[in-house]
Amino acid sequence: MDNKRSKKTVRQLALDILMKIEQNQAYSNLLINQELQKSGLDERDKGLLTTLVYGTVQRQNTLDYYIAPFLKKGLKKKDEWVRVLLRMSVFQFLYMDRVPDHAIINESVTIAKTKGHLGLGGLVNGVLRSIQREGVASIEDVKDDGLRLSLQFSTPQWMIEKWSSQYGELTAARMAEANLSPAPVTARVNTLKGSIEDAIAALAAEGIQASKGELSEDSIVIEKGYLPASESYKKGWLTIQDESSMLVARALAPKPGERVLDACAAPGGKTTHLAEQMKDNGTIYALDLHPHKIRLIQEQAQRLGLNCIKAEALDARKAKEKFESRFFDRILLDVPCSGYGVIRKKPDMKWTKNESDAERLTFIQKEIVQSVVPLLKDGGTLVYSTCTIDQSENQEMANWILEEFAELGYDSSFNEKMPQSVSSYITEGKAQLQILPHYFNSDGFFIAAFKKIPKQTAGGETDA
Ligand SMILES: C[S@@+](CC[C@H](N)C(=O)[O-])C[C@H]1O[C@@H](n2cnc3c(N)ncnc32)[C@H](O)[C@@H]1O
Repeated sequence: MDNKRSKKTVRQLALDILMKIEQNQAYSNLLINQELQKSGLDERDKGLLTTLVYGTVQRQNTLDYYIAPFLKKGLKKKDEWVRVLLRMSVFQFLYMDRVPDHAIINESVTIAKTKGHLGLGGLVNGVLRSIQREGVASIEDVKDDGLRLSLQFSTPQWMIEKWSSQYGELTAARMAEANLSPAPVTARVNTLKGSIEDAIAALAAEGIQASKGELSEDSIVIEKGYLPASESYKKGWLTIQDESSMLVARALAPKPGERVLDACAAPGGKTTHLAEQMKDNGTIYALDLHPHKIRLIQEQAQRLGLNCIKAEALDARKAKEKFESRFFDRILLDVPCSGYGVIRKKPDMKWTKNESDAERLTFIQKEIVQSVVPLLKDGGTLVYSTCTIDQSENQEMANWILEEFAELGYDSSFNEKMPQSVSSYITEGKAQLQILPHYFNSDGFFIAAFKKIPKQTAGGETDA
């Protein structure tokens, strides 16, 4: 462990990360992963750091509601970190049974004195001791239904009201509740290197416990151990990916030798899955708007030993200027979206997203679809997917695609390609699947699959 770093306690480290998240410097999941990798902390402290950061961000509005009555005087801008420290302390009081209150108070006061001054130490001490003595306000007494649900499930009021209007209040509450539980770590086995059983055995030899996933046929669930540091991971046996996200490549079902477009590809989770399905035989054109993200796709391909991927920085809305019409056998549109299906892994999104995001994104999504549909061969498959649960970006978009393009119909083989366990979530008569976060303890995901209908020739025959 490096000396400078070893001087910081887990709670000081957690506060530093929380401040960076607060200042919008990075996503919580990326920051924690970076910090865990270089921290030199043991397994127990890594777990504590993760719980402190995720928990405090997850419950932000609820914690602020509890703290507000005790923090009557506002804080100076430069002392905003005190609010974050108080949030983290109250989170431990209320949601972490095993930490004694006096230990929480002592360490928080020490941090306040060291980072600030004696006066701030006194303020933190006063607030925490008052909360300890008097308890926090009851949420059940909040009259407004939206506000009460928002505080109960630590989700912005506009978000829970939007979900309630789309799915009903009960489902909205269940989704918000699911977002508060820790996400399992799941990974996809690179079946070009070996079987699921081989991968589980190789991980076991490294002290990592894993079992077969339930939703996707090539997935495993990590039960104990840190996968990214393992040899099995470095050697390209595995890719960290959510189980519901693995269903996307399955819906597209590319075959060896085909030409595939992955129009919004970075960081390459699905591109590499497609390549594995194609047995690394054929060509996948992997585009992304952002040049710096192309490297991420290439790194993953290299780690996994895949050579059939051509990654290139290009705005998918300009794809039709680059490729001839009917060039591709299959097209994947894993479009930029509001991401409400992955809140559990990126809880800071709850406090940075706003109501107009989804609407703004549907314009881009439509432009991307319009640009690539002409590039699909007759008889070819197009899959549209998002990691959101917002209906305007999902079902409404899929319906719009069908109305806008007479040459597209729903892929009638979609149900067969999906695992039996999701069949009740596929919309009847439509190749549309919406997975909500509480169904399978996975990310929320939407997948819709279309087929380009072969053109009729003069004699009534198809010319595909
Ligand atoms: C949902 S993510 C894709 C995730 C990826 N398919 C995977 O599985 O790893 C959407 C991606 O679209 C990219 N993007 C946004 N606008 C784009 C555009 N106009 N053309 C191409 N890519 C775009 C973003 O940079 C982002 O990497």
